[in-house]
Amino acid sequence: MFKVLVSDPISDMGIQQLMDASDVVVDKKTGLNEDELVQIIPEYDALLVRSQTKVTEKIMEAGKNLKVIGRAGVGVDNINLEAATKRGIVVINAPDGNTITTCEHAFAMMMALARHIPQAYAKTIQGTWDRKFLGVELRNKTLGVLGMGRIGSEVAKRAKAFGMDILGYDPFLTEERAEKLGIKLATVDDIVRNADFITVHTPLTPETKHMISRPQFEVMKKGMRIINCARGGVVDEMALVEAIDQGIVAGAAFDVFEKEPPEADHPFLHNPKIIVTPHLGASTVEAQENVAIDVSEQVLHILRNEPFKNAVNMPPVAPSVMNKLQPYFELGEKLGAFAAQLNNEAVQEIHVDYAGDLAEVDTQPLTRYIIKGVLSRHFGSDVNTVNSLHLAKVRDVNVVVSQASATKGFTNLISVSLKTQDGAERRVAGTLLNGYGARIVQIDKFPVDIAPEGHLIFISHNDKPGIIGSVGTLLGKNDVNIAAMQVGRKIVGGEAIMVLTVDKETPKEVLGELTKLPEINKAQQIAFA
Ligand SMILES: NC(=O)c1ccc[n+]([C@@H]2O[C@H](COP(=O)([O-])OP(=O)(O)OC[C@H]3O[C@@H](n4cnc5c(N)ncnc54)[C@H](O)[C@@H]3O)[C@@H](O)[C@H]2O)c1
Ligand SMILES: O=C(O)CC[C@@H](O)C(=O)O
Repeated sequence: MFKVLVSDPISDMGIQQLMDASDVVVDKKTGLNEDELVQIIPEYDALLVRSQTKVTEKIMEAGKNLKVIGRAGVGVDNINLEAATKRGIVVINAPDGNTITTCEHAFAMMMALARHIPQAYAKTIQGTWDRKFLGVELRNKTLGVLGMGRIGSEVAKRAKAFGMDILGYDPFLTEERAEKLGIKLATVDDIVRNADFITVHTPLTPETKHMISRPQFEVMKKGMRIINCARGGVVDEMALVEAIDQGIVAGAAFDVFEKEPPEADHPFLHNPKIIVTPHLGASTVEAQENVAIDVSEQVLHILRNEPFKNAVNMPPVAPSVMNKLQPYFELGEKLGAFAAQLNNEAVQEIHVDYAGDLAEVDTQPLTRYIIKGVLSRHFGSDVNTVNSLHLAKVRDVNVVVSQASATKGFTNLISVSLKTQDGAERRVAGTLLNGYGARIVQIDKFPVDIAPEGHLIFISHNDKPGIIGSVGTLLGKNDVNIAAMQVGRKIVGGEAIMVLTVDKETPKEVLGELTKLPEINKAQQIAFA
């Protein structure tokens, strides 16, 4: 049974599928501080949060069973991603579910700003009939959109309907896409100099932090207005207050703050030209349901070891590519495990070669499985597909991937070679055979045909008559039953290998006795989990 902890208020309707799942128990415990979470987290397999819970390294350290952290929303700045990756915890978000809602909030803020709605409302309900609030139209105004991703693009579409001219900047915005959206591709400088309204829709990164600050405010049009429903810190708060005081900025609308919640004496809370909301961008019934449904679905997939999407600490993979790769995951992991068990020395380089059907797809997800297989020998369950590449890197294991080498007649072929620090190289290759499933088809230079399952004994020996008999007799005497056997050699009387599939683990002493038989050079156990 999987245990899921929901530590922020998340839509019940959205997490219904988790609550209905027969293999999942959901506990809702909101408002806990770090120490309280550290106390209870060890029993949970998954943690679901919005933005309130700060998922720190300390919490993950304590979360020994934690496999996934689901963020019901877009921004994952409340989750220590590096710590999660290090521990092999998948972090997923729900990137699409609140796009429209947040766009509408930004638009509502822009309109409220243009027409002083919050200020007028406050006066009116205090009993003052103040008709001095003079607004501006949006029509024919220039809107600068910084960050033309999901939300920025939706804002631009709506602004067009309001008759605004739109300047957009995003490092990934092409002329072609700008044209399609009916906006003008601009630079940040164009935007700050020419916009009547600026709205920011970027994540907070070292590059975007204070991307609007004193130098930008200094060149802005007098009377411009600015909106931030993205992340606190994209606009420099103190520089904004100064620009308002200098009469450069006529008004600002902020949903997000550099520190949330802001202190009671934060200047935004006492400036009549600044309107604020408490990070409500994503707070609609629809968005909260959407993000909770999306995240619950993926959490279930991860817990059940099924393919999933929206991982933040793993690169995205198109579903079509994932469908193609998925049948190879088990084979890949087993090839890695096989190669690792053939080696006794520390691995310095893992070379993976993909050929045939696999030569033209992005095989990175599959590589993660192979590296997991290799590293599992030493890291056990601490390694998974999230952290396998990271672990290889921090352990100075060079991972080299090549594609499109010879298929040797197979429609697909994965070869895994391990170079060890003594200069030795061991190679295992496998394929998925139509109707037969996964097969190991090559070990070092020897062709074989082995199902990578259960317990194997790998023997290297000299090709002499009688060896098979002596091995069979010794194993029989020790109650080790042989289910299948493969021998491989390149030349008669030369180096040879024997791979036996046996019914159970072979005791170490028996392997020792095998190596003492004449002409046997080595006997190793290979097991698949
Ligand atoms: N207020 C809220 O409640 C709320 C709700 C949802 C999302 N958000 C925030 O809104 C922001 C946008 O969300 P989204 O879903 O549109 O994300 P997105 O990833 O679709 O878009 C972000 C865009 O910013 C662009 N970008 C990155 N660096 C940039 C730079 N230096 N200059 C210009 N553009 C840059 C990216 O290329 C990307 O296209 C995020 O910060 C997200 O966390 C806030
Ligand atoms: O959970 C929230 O309400 C915040 C959502 C928003 O900031 C996001 O990044 O998705």
